[in-house]
Amino acid sequence: MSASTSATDAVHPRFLEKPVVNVGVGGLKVVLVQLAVGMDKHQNVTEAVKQIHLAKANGAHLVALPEFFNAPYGTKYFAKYAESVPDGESCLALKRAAQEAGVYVVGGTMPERCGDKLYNTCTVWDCAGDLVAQHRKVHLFDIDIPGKIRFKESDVLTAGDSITTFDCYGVKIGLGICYDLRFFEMAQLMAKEGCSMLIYPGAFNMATGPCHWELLGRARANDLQLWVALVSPARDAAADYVAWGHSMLINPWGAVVAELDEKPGQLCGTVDLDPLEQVRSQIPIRAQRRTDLYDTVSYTKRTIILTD
Ligand SMILES: O=C(O)CCC(=O)C(=O)O
Repeated sequence: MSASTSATDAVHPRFLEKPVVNVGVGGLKVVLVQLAVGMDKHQNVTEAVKQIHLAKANGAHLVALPEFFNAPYGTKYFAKYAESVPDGESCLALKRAAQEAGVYVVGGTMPERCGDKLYNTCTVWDCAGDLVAQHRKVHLFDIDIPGKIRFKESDVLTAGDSITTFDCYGVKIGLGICYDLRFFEMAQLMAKEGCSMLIYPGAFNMATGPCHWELLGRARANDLQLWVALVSPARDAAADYVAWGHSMLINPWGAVVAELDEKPGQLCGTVDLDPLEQVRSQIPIRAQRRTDLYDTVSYTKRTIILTD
């Protein structure tokens, strides 16, 4: 399945701050791949590579994969599927695909092994196949909703401790991973660094997905007046962890411009900076913040009892 925004034909000159191959005028073409992920790592990686080439054929400048594109989601699987960055099997396949297709690849996430630690890591490859960003999930997914879902990534994973952004044809893009989406402060830091778009490979579930996935994506887009892309694996009802799906692209007005259902597919959209500049000038909240008020230190009055 493929959903498409009203795409114009090429990339706007503003995107051409860096020398670029094969890019014209009009907008950054992004393709979000809602990948079917199974138990076989090699098959998952092979399918991802196939989808990257298909995305290129669909006009992509940037292709994004979902959280855990090469492994099933579950704490019991992470160690078995983990590999080192940047020279593990999955990284090498992404590097090669980015280079051969000539596209930026936001490589969803994979379990990364570094020394005796495991991370939930997103790698980004430019169209020459160079690693341009590596983001380790900052907020680990530890929740307990009785009768619905209990998950504790921190049983096996270590949290990352940095904010990650990269430049793609002059568009500054920030990265978050799934549960990171819930934390406004992190998104705000990336916006303050000048991001025009945030990409979240994620895998919300059947309990929180219907309620929060779109809501959080639209909230980040609306509050910070930037583009937001949410990229999920396709739903597999037989998996241990059933993903919600519904990959989507949200514009700086907070509107969903394209969305997939739960099945495997590609979402093709155009990220254009015009609506971003429009909303930022027409609703100028960025210049209207009362930081004088927000930054005021509050304190609690203490009663001092004099005993003698
Ligand atoms: O926040 C949620 O509800 C889901 C988060 C999640 O699935 C994750 O962080 O992997």
